[in-house]
Amino acid sequence: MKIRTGFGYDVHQLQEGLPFWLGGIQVPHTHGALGHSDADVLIHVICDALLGAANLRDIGFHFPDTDPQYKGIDSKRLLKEVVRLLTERGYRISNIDSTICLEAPKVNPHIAEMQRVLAEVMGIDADDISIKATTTEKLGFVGRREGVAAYASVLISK
Ligand SMILES: Nc1ccn([C@@H]2O[C@H](COP(=O)(O)O)[C@@H](O)[C@H]2O)c(=O)n1
Ligand SMILES: C[C@@]1(CO)OP(=O)(O)OP(=O)(O)OC[C@H]1O
Repeated sequence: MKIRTGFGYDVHQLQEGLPFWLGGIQVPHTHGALGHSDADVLIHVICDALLGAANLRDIGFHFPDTDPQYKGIDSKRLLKEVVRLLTERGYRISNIDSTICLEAPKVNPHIAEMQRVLAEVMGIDADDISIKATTTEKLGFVGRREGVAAYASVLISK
């Protein structure tokens, strides 16, 4: 059996009045993430970690932010395509671990729903998707509430 790991990191700016898409759901908040797509930073790091594990470049390579077809796109559609790319190469996802860096709001109340939605998109068990969150103790761009960052690591096998 071939086992490979992958890692993803991404940042999006937060702006007042935008919808806040995170982990495939809309999180109620005064601010939302800015991007070419719906700017779902958690999905983007999962995509990058999966692509990295399969050595398939990164999200911007497959879905360029200069391409109008991805303007405002639901990142769940990008994740579905990434999973398809891995599946057609014979890979299955063993597990995903992730951390969202966000000063506010609290994401803990929303994690079960994110796991449910992402599991459905990827066709895996919710139990194989770990989502954690941390503030940065008011330090840096996350601490100043200017942005949201996320990290993910994955294990895939075939
Ligand atoms: N946006 C966030 C940030 C944190 N949490 C949860 O709160 C715990 C404490 O956060 P610290 O940054 O003070 O370590 C953290 O472990 C998370 O469980 C959250 O839900 N949403
Ligand atoms: C997802 C894509 C594509 O719409 O755009 P953004 O939402 O700007 O996200 P980012 O993580 O900066 O880069 C990947 C992009 O190509």
